[in-house]
Amino acid sequence: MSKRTLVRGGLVITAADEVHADVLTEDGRIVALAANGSDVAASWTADRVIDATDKYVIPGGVDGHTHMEMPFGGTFAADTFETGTRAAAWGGTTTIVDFAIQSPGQALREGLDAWYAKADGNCAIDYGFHMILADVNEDSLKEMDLLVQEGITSFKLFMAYPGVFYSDDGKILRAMQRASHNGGLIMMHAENGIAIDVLVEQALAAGRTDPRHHGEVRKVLLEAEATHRAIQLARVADAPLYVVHVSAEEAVAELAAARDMGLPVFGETCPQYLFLSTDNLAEPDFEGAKYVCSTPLRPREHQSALWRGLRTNDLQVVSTDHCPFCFNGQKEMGRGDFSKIPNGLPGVEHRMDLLHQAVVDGHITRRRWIEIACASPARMFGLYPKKGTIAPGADADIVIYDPHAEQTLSARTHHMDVDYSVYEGKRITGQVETVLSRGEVVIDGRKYTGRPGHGSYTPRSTCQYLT
Ligand SMILES: NC(=O)NCCC(=O)O
Ligand SMILES: [Zn+2]
Ligand SMILES: [Zn+2]
Repeated sequence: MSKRTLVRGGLVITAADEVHADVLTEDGRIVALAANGSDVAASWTADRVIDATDKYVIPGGVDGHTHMEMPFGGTFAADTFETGTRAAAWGGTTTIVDFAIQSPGQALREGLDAWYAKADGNCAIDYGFHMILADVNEDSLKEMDLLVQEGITSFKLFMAYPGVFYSDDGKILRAMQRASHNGGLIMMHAENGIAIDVLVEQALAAGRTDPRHHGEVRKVLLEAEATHRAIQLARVADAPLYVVHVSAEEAVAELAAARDMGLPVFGETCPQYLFLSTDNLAEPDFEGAKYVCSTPLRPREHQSALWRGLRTNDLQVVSTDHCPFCFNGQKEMGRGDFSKIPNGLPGVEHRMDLLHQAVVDGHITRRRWIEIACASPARMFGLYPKKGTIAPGADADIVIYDPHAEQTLSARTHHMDVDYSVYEGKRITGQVETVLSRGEVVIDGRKYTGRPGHGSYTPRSTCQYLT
């Protein structure tokens, strides 16, 4: 028996359009749109009609950068695939692309299979994987080709974290050369980790151990330098490049210069760089540890360059880099030594709301909101138009969003499995009301109705900005 749901009376917003339309879904797909009040729309029948009058009807969010259960700094990111994808659904995100990890000495296959097993049967929403390359060698280079064919079409490399995930320039060049042949997209953590480690050592030796020093040693110049170097290596390899978690004005300038030359270079930023700053890292009594992530939070002056980059399309995507560690027991590991604070912030639940607040504040338009949070990540990671839009044939991943609701973000009310919020007390205009994931209602008028295992693994095609 086929199951039809009708979303009636809302303003449908995609990256391309805003139209007052009714949306008909059947068996998990969108089958038709018709003008609200038209004879066609009036003739539709459905098992369930959702009234979206005075609401926005938007595509489910696509978060292209999460780390559920990630092992890092001697501990694990606090959200499992179960808790993290449920929190994502609460916040109107219906697809995540998480990072499977190759440990040094391990085959890519081994790492990837471990991540398939972690996620399988546990996710509330759909998911895909990027692969972290921590050991570039002849075998792992060959394996990249197989992974691209399997739907793992993007590979993260690190210029940071020596001894953990770090690759030197030769390894990076080899991986880029391989990607230029197999169609993969290299995602780069662009910070000069070798220089940063010298500054970490010097800071600790001088007794500068507080969380704020994490931001001070991870210098803007070392993000900009690494971004520049990554771009030059990608040019030499004739490969596309996607720079993750861009935080500094000078790094945006490197991306903009490359794009002005017509190079296939892309950039992502995250809400924490748009809304938080080094003021948070400097909070007293070790509270600053809550804001330790890499790249680090920057002085507030960098934010206008990030917003500008998002408007001018020098930055294409906003992802969360969701990588939560509890304050108690996890962030606390770095009391007396900031370098031992596990790096990462919680955020998967709040991206759509924070970017709607950016619409309210006049930083971006409504369509750009949907572009940077839904359509553009779907295109970047080979999921479009199945994900990221509202159109016949697309998955029925739909959010009914109330643009007038008022909410206050807090650890007391969020659904991420972490004991603090980096946005504690922040007021937001707008709230997710109802969420459909492939036609299933997973949030129903602010009640969770989803289940672990509804979410499916979603193989991806190659980056659609290159074809
Ligand atoms: N970003 C961060 O601080 N933690 C997660 C790992 C990474 O993305 O580098
Ligand atoms: Zn990173
Ligand atoms: Zn990350």
